[in-house]
Amino acid sequence: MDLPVSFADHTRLLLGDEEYNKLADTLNGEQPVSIRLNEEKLPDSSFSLFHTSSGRVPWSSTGFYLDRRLTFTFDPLFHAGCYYVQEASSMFVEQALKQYIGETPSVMLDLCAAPGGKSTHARSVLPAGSLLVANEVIRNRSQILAENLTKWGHPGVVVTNNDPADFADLEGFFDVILTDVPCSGEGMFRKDPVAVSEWSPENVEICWQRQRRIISDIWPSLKPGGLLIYSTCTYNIKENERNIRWIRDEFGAEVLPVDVPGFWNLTGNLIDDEYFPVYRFFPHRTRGEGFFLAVLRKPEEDAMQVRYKSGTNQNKKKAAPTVSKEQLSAARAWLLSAEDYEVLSNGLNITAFPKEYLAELSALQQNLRVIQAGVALAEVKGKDLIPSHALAMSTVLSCGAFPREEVSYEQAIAYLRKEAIVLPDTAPRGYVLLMYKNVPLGFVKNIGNRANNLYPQEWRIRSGYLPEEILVLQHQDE
Ligand SMILES: C[S@@+](CC[C@H](N)C(=O)[O-])C[C@H]1O[C@@H](n2cnc3c(N)ncnc32)[C@H](O)[C@@H]1O
Repeated sequence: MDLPVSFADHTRLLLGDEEYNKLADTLNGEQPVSIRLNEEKLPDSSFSLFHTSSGRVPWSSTGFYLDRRLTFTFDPLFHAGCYYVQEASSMFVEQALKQYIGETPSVMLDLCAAPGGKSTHARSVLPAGSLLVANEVIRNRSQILAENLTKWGHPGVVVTNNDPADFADLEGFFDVILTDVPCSGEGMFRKDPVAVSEWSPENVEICWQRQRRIISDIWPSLKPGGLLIYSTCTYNIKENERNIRWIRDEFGAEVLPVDVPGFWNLTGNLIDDEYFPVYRFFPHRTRGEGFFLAVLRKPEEDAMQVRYKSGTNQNKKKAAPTVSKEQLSAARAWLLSAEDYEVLSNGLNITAFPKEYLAELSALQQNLRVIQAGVALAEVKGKDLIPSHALAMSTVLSCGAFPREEVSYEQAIAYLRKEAIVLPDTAPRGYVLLMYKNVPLGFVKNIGNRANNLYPQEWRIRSGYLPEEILVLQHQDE
């Protein structure tokens, strides 16, 4: 790999000759492939370690290395949100969350969240009763973020599309903020050749300054005593240690240690004049790409009243006249633990949102561009309630709500391509939930001679070909 000369020079200075040469050699090698399982949909025990003789990602309870890249696009379980393809080093966020949040329900913001690797991960790690706000400033990327979180299926999620400065009025709102900031991407050189071609010393300058602006903009939204998790996928100290030192000095934050066993082979602080705990992943020392993470705590002293716990939804929408009470309660009946959710209508759409966070939802709606919140349950068409795809993906869909039909691999791929499906004569008429390997794939409306496909048009597999060799995640009994 041809590394930019100026990158090579300053990284050699940072690491010393021996370490730098090892790093440069490793960048010419194979890139490890890793996934994170969605245990709510596919428990660890039900999935074979066939692909994963190379083992678990040590810092994530649900992360696995794969021997080979699967044909993800052609794996129905991937589209059903059973796993997320994620670079291993970045799964380290789990340690920061587990060690500092533990079992305390929290309101968390993932500020730079698309495509959703860390949001889906954080949602799995956050304790029950937490709320995750996943934000992405670039509009089309926020749609991909919403898609990935919908497939992940957790009801306690709000997706927003805002600039960090738009959060200004949400003072002290979040217990935890993750800023996985846009960076110069030095740690992605092996994975993404574009990162090499786009790298320049000028871009490093632009990046560290933008990162400080992002932190300054979002800092007021962090609760006193709250946690900031700062991460990048780059090596230089300007975007890493120096920014952490700046946050500490500018805002009086405390830089916190994370317990890390020595055999993980992480690297610590690389500035020599001062020590504070930070965590670095280098590809020649751990199986993964380059990654940097630090955890900071906002001081308690500027304690203020938190304003959003009123428990009422000031923005509560009245049901539109087109959605009847009966339709709302029919949609509610599809939910597990329905008493925990407020069923809301917006025009002809019905959604469910965790009751305990209605006040927060209202504040978010008043200040931000909310793309989606909670679980979309149905769209009303005349007297009909059309169940939404998000409901099929959701972990709160009640088992008995719809009849289910198991489909073959070929039928599953046809369904994901949004082709018409024919179900056996024994299948009931009306809305049917298609299952693949016992996991919900999506709804069809069975009219007998064919079943109308309700898979979202914009998410369909566009490729008409099937690769010769298809490698998908296997269940244990296969
Ligand atoms: C490193 S990526 C995030 C990856 C994501 N956290 C994940 O794990 O899947 C950084 C994100 O920041 C967004 N971004 C770019 N400029 C930004 C800005 N000025 N403020 C906030 N976010 C920005 C990018 O669009 C990108 O989605």
